[in-house]
Amino acid sequence: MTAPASRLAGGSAIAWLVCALIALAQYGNFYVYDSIGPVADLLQQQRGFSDSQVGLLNAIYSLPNVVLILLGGVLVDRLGAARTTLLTAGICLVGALLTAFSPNFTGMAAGRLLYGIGAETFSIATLAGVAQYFAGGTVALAMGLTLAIGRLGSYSADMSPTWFTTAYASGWQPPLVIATVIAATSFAASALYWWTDRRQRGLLNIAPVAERFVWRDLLHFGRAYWYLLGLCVLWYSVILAFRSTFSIKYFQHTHGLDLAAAGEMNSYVFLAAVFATPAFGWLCDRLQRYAPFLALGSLLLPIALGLLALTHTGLILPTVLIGISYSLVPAVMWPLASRLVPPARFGTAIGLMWVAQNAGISGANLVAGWLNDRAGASAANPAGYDGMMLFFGMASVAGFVCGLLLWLTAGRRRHEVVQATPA
Ligand SMILES: C[C@H](NC(=O)[C@@H](N)CCCCN)C(=O)O
Repeated sequence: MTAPASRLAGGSAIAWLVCALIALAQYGNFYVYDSIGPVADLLQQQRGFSDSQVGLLNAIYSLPNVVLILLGGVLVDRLGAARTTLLTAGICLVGALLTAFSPNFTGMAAGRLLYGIGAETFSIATLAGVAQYFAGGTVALAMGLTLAIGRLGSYSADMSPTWFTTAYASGWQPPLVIATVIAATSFAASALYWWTDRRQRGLLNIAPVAERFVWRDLLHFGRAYWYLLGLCVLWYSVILAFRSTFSIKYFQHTHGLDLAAAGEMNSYVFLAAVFATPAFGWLCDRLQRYAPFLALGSLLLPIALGLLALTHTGLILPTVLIGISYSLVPAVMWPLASRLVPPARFGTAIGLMWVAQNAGISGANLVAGWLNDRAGASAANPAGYDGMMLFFGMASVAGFVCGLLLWLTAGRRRHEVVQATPA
């Protein structure tokens, strides 16, 4: 990492100010990521986009990161967290502008591509930024809190059809213009964070210390790390392709909800995560147990999908289960990663996980869109969504198996309390 963290963490008022600015920047970033789902139906009706095209608008976010996120991690190490946050927030803003104002699908896709290039490196930079200012006891809480405010951004995107009825009534474009304004707020918060960080470093006379990236070390992680990576890929692929791309449409077409009601139902998952993510993080820190909670969180996802696809229990129970899973897994995954790999290789470990994760998310969006198109999924043919649900169900079961193997491999209390020991 780039900073002598203990010195930066010294001023706790500054640390919390940095945490608040990073959280605000994340809010905007997550809002833009989730701004496609609510306009998916409008894009189909008004611009004639197919499900594959809608899926591509989110898949293309992840596609470049299959390679670029490793470079992103190196960039964070070399440029520093604050500078990288500012740079990538700027790229995201340009991407959001392009998405909202492009006259055709290609332009919109180019906007989402650019946004994706910026956003993933932005996420690593913000994690690194929080880690620098909260080295020691409260890092999990601080990470949980910034993630929670990010989830509030996702929640707001899902609620936007209810909050901005006039914008949605005017078509697909005004909601995306709103997303662009929110991306500009994220950029402003990133600029303030960068300025605060620069001033702080000036006062303490700290220069960033870049760490050398060693290609040879890339694959040298213990077995538990690879199970964690498998779970990360499978769980995020399902939850993001379902929740951020297809679930609103799925609720509309298979449960007869209108757009606002479907968005609202989807938003409860994010709302739960706002409160539950830091709470679960705090709980796991107190109990010093991580892997069992991770296995439990990953089990709830296939159960919820099964309830949705195979029963008539309605949407409430599956939404509650997905909400718990969506809060529990990220709250535990990143602190557990920091316990399974040495601190000096944490950035590489996350970069590698996100390379595979982005490939998975991208693939899941494309496969789900293709399955829906092939089966002619629509309001008139809700059974056309069966293939997508089966695909998501199987992938989430495989994710749970990874969670279970992780628990068996490195889930013993003695593994989890020893910080930064290779598995
Ligand atoms: C912190 C974590 N983020 C990721 O895993 C990103 N690589 C992908 C998230 C895309 C949606 N913002 C998370 O959000 O839990």
